Amino acid sequence: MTKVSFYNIVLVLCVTLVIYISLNVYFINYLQSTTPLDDGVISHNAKSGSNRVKPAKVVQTRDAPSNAHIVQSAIMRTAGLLRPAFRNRNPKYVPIKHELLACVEPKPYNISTVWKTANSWPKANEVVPANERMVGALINAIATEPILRVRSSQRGTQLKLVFEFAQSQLVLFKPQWYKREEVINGTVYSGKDRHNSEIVSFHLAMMLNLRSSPIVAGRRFSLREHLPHTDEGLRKTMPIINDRQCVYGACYYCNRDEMVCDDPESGLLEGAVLYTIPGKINKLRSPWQRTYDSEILAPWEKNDNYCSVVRKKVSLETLLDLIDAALFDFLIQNGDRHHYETRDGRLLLLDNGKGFGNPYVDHMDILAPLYQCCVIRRATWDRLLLFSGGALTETLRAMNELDLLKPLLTKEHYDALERRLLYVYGTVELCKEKY
Ligand SMILES: Nc1ncnc2c1ncn2[C@@H]1O[C@H](COP(=O)(O)OP(=O)(O)OP(=O)(O)O)[C@@H](O)[C@H]1O
Ligand SMILES: [Mn+2]
Repeated sequence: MTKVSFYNIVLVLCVTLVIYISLNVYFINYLQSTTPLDDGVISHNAKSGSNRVKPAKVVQTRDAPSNAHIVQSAIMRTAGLLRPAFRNRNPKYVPIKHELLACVEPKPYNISTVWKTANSWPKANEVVPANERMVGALINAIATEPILRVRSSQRGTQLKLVFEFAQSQLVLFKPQWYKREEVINGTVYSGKDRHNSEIVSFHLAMMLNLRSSPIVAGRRFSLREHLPHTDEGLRKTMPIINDRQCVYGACYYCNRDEMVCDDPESGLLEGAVLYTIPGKINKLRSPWQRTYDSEILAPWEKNDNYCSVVRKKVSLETLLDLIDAALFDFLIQNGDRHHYETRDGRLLLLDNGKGFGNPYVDHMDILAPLYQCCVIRRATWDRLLLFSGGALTETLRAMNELDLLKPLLTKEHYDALERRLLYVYGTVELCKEKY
């Protein structure tokens, strides 16, 4: 090699390095130029009215030895400045909406085949095949089929009942604890399961083509009438209080001071019926698990490069599954996915009861897997883009209206979903800028 060409190569390398460093400095400055207002309550002053993300209380990461709060502010700022493509309706959602409605619309079923058919659907983590119209038949079956036996579930920590239907089919029943308009304050994981969250989550997951949530339908049933079919263990936990039949069940958190009771007018107890996903399910600790202690930070809250730690431990497929789950959890605001469960190595969206607790708050750190890793499945991203500009609310509401327990959500929760969708768009746009 001649001396001249050697110096040329060194020169090119130096120039590349200087450009690389400048871009990084620019990006860090850009992130730091976004500042939260009023104690973490962010209002977005975008240029035009239609470009505004309606203010909500935003809970940002606690003071931590990481840049999380800076990144979260940048996400909110980007969400306030998104291009019209993210704010207008994409007409392509219309046929998808019609197909989804055709799938979940309750339909007649044949009791001698309905469970067998549904149990043949799951493939890895896909509980339902795409465009499977018979889902509506299964929904109708779990919402109306006579309940032959009732007992308390030993699984998980909260009160759940197990119903047995004809042909020995078992399903889980998560009872109603809260009224639709009740707002849960406190930490991101506060409160008990919301039965409506389980139903809405199933619909939302179907919309995002994440067909890995159990099939869920709303139902009301009479505790009193089913007493003769209730097992002894459960019956011991069923006092009558002020003429109402109540139940507190037998589980880790079950106790006499916290029970659900039938409605004094109808005499019925409301809840969500979850169809049992057949096959072996594995439970694993989530890499983004919280410490459930305000004094102690989890590893992911301390390290901006946490994704590289996770990347060494899980496959890319699992990481992408976890990111799908994170943006799904962010939309519903479930901050309690302490474990993730898999079927044939792929993630299931099980336990979605901690969503829709507070429509006025957005816990930004639920998005940590997305903004720390800056990767997302193409299919998920395309699907999210389909539901821009209010199509998410329109489609989800239409699906929710097909459920027996309609309305499932207040308007405030739909508004919150739209706002959070913009934050998800904002995160991905920011990632695109970054890389
Ligand atoms: N539809 C379903 N099909 C199959 N298994 C299920 C289904 N729903 C729940 N399970 C199993 O039961 C367990 C408990 O359910 P779930 O997590 O909803 O209860 P939980 O009381 O909220 O538990 P935790 O307190 O651990 O969060 C789950 O971990 C899962 O293994
Ligand atoms: Mn739970």
